[in-house]
Amino acid sequence: MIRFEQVGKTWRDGSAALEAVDGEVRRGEVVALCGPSGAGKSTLLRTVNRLVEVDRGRVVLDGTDVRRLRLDRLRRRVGFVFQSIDLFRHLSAVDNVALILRRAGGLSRGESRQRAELWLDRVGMADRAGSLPAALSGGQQQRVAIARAMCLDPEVLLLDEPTSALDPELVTGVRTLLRDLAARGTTMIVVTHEAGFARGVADRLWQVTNGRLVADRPAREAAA
Ligand SMILES: Nc1ncnc2c1ncn2[C@@H]1O[C@H](COP(=O)(O)OP(=O)(O)OP(=O)(O)O)[C@@H](O)[C@H]1O
Repeated sequence: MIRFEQVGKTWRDGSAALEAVDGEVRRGEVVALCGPSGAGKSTLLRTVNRLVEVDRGRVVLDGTDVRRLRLDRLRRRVGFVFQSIDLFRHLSAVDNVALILRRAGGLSRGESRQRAELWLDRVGMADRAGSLPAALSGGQQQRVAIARAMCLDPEVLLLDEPTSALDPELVTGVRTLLRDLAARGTTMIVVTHEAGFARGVADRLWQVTNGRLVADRPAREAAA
């Protein structure tokens, strides 16, 4: 599904963020990127939807180099959830999702609202559809953000520390949601500092250190 082939990235100041990363994420698989701060995890994640452009090697999505795909099409196939929850502050939960559907085209206002409601239901937020982000907890906001990233039915979901802004008691809800999405076959790459979270949602753990992928192992084998 996603293949990293000798992926390298050097910043303008000459520092290398990624060095010869090779790896493959199969369809329906959840891979957690683990490793120390500054190791290159977010950079690697962002090469998939081209928020970061690689300067060596390539990233292949379903057989096609991502640079050969039109950016809007690529971003529709690859959903992205940021660490800092970035909902539109002046829009209710349901409108946050409906706006993305409307922008994508093809749906009437009523249809996009209906589909948005369906997604809020899937993430357990149906009863808060009319709430503004400020009236929601961090975990609830993150669930709306995940609904927003999922509503165009992307083949792949990228998540950059989806739980780092959350209180520990809210992490479980997001973990359960991601497990549900995984069970439905969504391919995911998730950057996380939390080993327990990684083991809880991922099939495989990739250890990133100094811009290199130094280990790739089944999550169930990871030490508790
Ligand atoms: N746009 C940029 N320009 C220059 N350097 C950058 C840029 N983005 C990231 N870096 C640097 O690249 C390195 C890798 O950063 P990255 O964010 O990928 O690490 P990370 O493993 O995700 O870290 P963390 O766990 O702290 O989020 C870091 O040294 C960082 O300072």
